Amino acid sequence: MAVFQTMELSKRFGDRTVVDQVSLSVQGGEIFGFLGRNGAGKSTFINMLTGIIRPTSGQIEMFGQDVRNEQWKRRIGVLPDYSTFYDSLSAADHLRYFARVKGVALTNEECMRILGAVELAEHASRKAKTFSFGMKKKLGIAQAMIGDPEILFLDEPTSGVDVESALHIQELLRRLHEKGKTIFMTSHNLHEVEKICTRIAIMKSGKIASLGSLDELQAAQQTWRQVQVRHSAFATDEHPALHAFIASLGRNLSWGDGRFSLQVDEEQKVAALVRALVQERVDIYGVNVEVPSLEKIFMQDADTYV
Ligand SMILES: Nc1ncnc2c1ncn2[C@@H]1O[C@H](COP(=O)(O)OP(=O)(O)OP(=O)(O)O)[C@@H](O)[C@H]1O
Repeated sequence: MAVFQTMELSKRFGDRTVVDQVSLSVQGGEIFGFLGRNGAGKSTFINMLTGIIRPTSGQIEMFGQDVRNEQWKRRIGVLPDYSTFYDSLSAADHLRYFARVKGVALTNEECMRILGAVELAEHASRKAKTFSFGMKKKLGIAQAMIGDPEILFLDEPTSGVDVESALHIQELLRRLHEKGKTIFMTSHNLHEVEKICTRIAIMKSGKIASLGSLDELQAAQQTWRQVQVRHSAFATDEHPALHAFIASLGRNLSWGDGRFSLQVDEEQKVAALVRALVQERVDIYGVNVEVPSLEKIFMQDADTYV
């Protein structure tokens, strides 16, 4: 079931269209990675979904209902692109305060459990003014978890935190996902998105340039991929047609001892290559296909709409 759905959602600031007729549906249980260069419109899109700003046009359905019915607000948790904390309140005070604003009960036990999940339990009584940037980020994630929401909207949950903390946050997101939570997050860390996200959208100039699982995005790429095959020995002169066929599939073919490599421009050619070898009774010991990384896809798709 779709947790939320947008239909031709747009936002204009003055005469500038920042989100341009985006239709997107996110299903329960996804960790959805929302990517794009600075200024692509990611935060604006999240801010419309979470009710921080109003769309210029289009529709949003949250949990199958039009967003004008505000019941859904307690069912979501939000880490906005910037969080404001009060210098004189402690971490635990902040969670109690945010729980009151959200209108949900928060026991001391639950408060400490949430702070523990973001590694802030031992700093529960410390005032926010003494917190580092990374600690404030974790406090922001903690406040998003108040009320055990079904979906978390996290705008750059790991930006500005050290490597160890980022890994811890990724682990936390994985655990929340395992418990059935849906996560919609933006990130500039493509390696992180590659590791944890089940589906990815790449936004460019207010539109979605690519959408799919990492496998789907990789399969859709027209870039060359490197194929290496290890095989049993076969004499070139006995299999001239096979040699010619392999050469016709791609470029930069090179033969080694019991192996060859070449570059092909689509996955189907790898399948054709393997089929041809099997038909000629050549044993295959290994096939390695280097698919394009998310970074490569991002660099290509981020240029799709200029
Ligand atoms: N309140 C506003 N008024 C005018 N322009 C705005 C406003 N909010 C955002 N913008 C502009 O809209 C564009 C998209 O901004 P947005 O913050 O959505 O991008 P983003 O993809 O989240 O970027 P980043 O990765 O840098 O966070 C930017 O050019 C930004 O300056």
